[in-house]
Amino acid sequence: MTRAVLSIGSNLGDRFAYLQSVVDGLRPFLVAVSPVYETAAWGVEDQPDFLNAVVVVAADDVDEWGWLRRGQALENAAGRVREKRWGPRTLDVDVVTVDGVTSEHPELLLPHPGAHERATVLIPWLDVEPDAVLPGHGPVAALKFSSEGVRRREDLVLSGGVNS
Ligand SMILES: Nc1ncnc2c1ncn2[C@@H]1O[C@H](COP(=O)(O)OP(=O)(O)OP(=O)(O)O)[C@@H](O)[C@H]1O
Ligand SMILES: Nc1nc2c(c(=O)[nH]1)N=C(CO)CN2
Repeated sequence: MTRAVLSIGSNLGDRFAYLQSVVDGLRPFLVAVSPVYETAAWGVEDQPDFLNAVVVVAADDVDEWGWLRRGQALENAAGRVREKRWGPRTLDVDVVTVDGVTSEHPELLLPHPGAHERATVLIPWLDVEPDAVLPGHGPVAALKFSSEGVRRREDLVLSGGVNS
């Protein structure tokens, strides 16, 4: 059984529908789905706010590359156009961790190298896994990060999620 933590985000078009498309596309594998957050863009700040959430999935027969490919297929289905790094996108699916796996392959860095400092990943992850551990960084609850610009959207609940 491999278990993966995925960070999902959207800041173009029907943002919530794109996040829901990930939950729908991964339904057989769902372990947990976090609340949705409205988040100010980091990296390239001059772009629309994102919606972000975290999805935990598990399967017997999907390895880390399988999770990456499934995420990319969902990005493609959302009509994602690959433009500039950290730029606006209909859907982004990042593999944050896969249990027991580290990777230095540039197409699949694990754990994801930015995860430890991104409130947009860590806050929703803690919602669904308060005891989460990020390999190389320790317990997520002990990490120092700013939650400025990250606001829970109580009105948006992913179906299949923890609150539904
Ligand atoms: N853990 C990972 N999850 C998803 N993609 C990864 C991972 N590690 C490396 N990649 C590679 O990153 C590329 C996608 O980069 P993308 O344009 O989505 O980056 P970004 O989302 O703008 O920035 P960041 O990766 O810092 O969030 C893909 O080619 C993919 O193979
Ligand atoms: N708030 C927020 N900002 C971002 C995000 C994201 O998911 N949320 N993703 C990016 C590209 O990976 C760039 N900036």
